[in-house]
Amino acid sequence: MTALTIPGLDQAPTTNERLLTWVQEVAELTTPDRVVWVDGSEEESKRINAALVDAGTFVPLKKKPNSYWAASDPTDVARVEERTFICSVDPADSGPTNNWMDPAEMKTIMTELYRGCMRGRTMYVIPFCMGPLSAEKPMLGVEITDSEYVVASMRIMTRMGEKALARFTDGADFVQALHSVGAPLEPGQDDVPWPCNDTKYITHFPEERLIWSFGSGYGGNALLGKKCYSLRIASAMARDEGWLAEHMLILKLISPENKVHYIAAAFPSACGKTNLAMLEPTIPGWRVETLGDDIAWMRFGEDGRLYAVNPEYGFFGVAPGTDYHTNPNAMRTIERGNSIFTNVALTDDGDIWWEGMGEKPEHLTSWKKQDWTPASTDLSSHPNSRYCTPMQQCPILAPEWDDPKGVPISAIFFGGRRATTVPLITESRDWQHGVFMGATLSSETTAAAVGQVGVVRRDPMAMLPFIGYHAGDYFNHWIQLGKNANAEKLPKIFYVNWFRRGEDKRFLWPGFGENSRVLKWAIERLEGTAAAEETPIGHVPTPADLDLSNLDAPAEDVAAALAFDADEWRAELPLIEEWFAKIGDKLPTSLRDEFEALKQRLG
Ligand SMILES: Nc1nc2c(ncn2[C@@H]2O[C@H](COP(=O)(O)OP(=O)(O)OP(=O)(O)O)[C@@H](O)[C@H]2O)c(=O)[nH]1
Ligand SMILES: O=C([O-])CC(=O)C(=O)O
Ligand SMILES: [Mn+2]
Repeated sequence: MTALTIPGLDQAPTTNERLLTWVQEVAELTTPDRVVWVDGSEEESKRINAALVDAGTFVPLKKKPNSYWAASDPTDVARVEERTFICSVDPADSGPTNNWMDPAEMKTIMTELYRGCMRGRTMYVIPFCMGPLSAEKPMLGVEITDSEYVVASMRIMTRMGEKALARFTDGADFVQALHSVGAPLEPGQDDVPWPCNDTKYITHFPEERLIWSFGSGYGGNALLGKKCYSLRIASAMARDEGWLAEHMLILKLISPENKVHYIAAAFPSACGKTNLAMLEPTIPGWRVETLGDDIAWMRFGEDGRLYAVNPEYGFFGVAPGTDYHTNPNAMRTIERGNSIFTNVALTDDGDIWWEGMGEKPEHLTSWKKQDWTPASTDLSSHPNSRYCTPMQQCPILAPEWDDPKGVPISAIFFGGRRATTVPLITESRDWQHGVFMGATLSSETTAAAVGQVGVVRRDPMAMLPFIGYHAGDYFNHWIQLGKNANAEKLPKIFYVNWFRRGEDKRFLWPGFGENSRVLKWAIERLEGTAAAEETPIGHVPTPADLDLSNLDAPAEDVAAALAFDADEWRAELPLIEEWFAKIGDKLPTSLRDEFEALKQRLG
């Protein structure tokens, strides 16, 4: 069969030459049975969802409108960092924290994997836009995929279809993102509910702004607008163009006096971004509105301030632990329907359930599609199970969420999951010190990536798996942006840790809505109205400096959560040394200086 006879290929609703040529090439290589140009309409969405139900990928939920339960192949549940590559021309541009392969060599390998890989399937062409469609220079992309699950998810997570294609002028530039589950069907062969391949590649060619993904259907590996484009490729663009693409939530904090501050916060995967972004303050009079829960693109405005835009259109949130007590706004968002739930449990009456959502039902179908009862020793839901839901359903969405100008950031939080050492909050002395805090950020690994959970590793700016170039160059980029900016107008940087534990492993700080007390202190520091103690690691509040009124937590625990412990920090020094040695020659001298100064202060 030649490409020209593939039904649908000639139905292109565009005259963009680069797009037409690329689609033709991919169709010839992957030989799908048909090509569909995705328009993003309601009618198309119904058709895709119905096909997913037919295939057994989706089970419609009786208790939530237009919502579906999906269970993945049990081997395809998270990002695969070992199989993720930055194929820059020069290996030195990929650096010590990424996997690298020569781009030509990688293309040879993957071209053979892609050859005929869409046989028996439909090839979908999804035009999409990351960030507001009304942007002067919209950030366009096209994902080609053979997965209906990806089409349905991209519809929630991105501005896609006709409305995005309308911004593809003839010469418009866009990121090419090719995805296949890598499971061709022979004539007469039955499909499985979650096609995927044991061989997986999540590959980026930063110079060409190109993404090739093969073998996985899981979110972070397959929804290529998210981590692949908006972080790995966009971080390389941002380096070249003088802005920042970061793994950060964006929230709006409103004081009782109606003063507004915007805060961006970077925590590693499954370390609390979505929860903080949607927080319900426990302190009277304070309010939070949400702008984004995972990614922030930040550029300097004409007034010299740093403005953040969320490139996404939906939330792809960790399900376990989410309920009306911890994150009521996420619950209200998914209650409105139009959502996909992957690898959670299914209740007998057609609803979803996961660990942390109140009382255990008497019977469930687990994410492994097995009977589950409270007596079961297995978890009902995978720890990295996810809900995928439209942002616009969030009841506390900030009205300016779609403004292409973005919002001016007053404070940046870096945070990790550390059982010891790192206090609840520490304020940096200045930008360079804040960048040092970010560059040495550490966190225990979570189920969001395949691999061992609970191991402390350095996760700079919560970007370890997402920096699309050399980490040393990335640190330098952060330092330089600060140097070139008006220091008065730069956001103030803080280091937070909601996850410090007591001897019996209990969390010392109640977290969630109570984190509003920490936000309030940070804002008062900006305004010069809150006190702090100067310590070798930065400015740390004492319990008296925080608003703890009506806090239901033992005073000793709060004190322990806030404590600076010099011995624990001395134990941290060799780990930072080792990390900086790994970065090598490209480590900015200013960060080396910060490290030496910290050592001095710790004695
Ligand atoms: N103890 C404690 N747990 C928290 C807090 N905030 C979030 N968590 C838990 O941390 C886990 C991950 O939280 P999320 O907010 O989904 O994390 P995320 O950073 O958005 O994760 P990704 O979507 O993977 O990037 C969930 O199980 C939460 O219940 C907190 O303040 N304290
Ligand atoms: O990308 C994903 O699969 C989910 C996510 O937000 C993360 O891991 O940070
Ligand atoms: Mn994330």
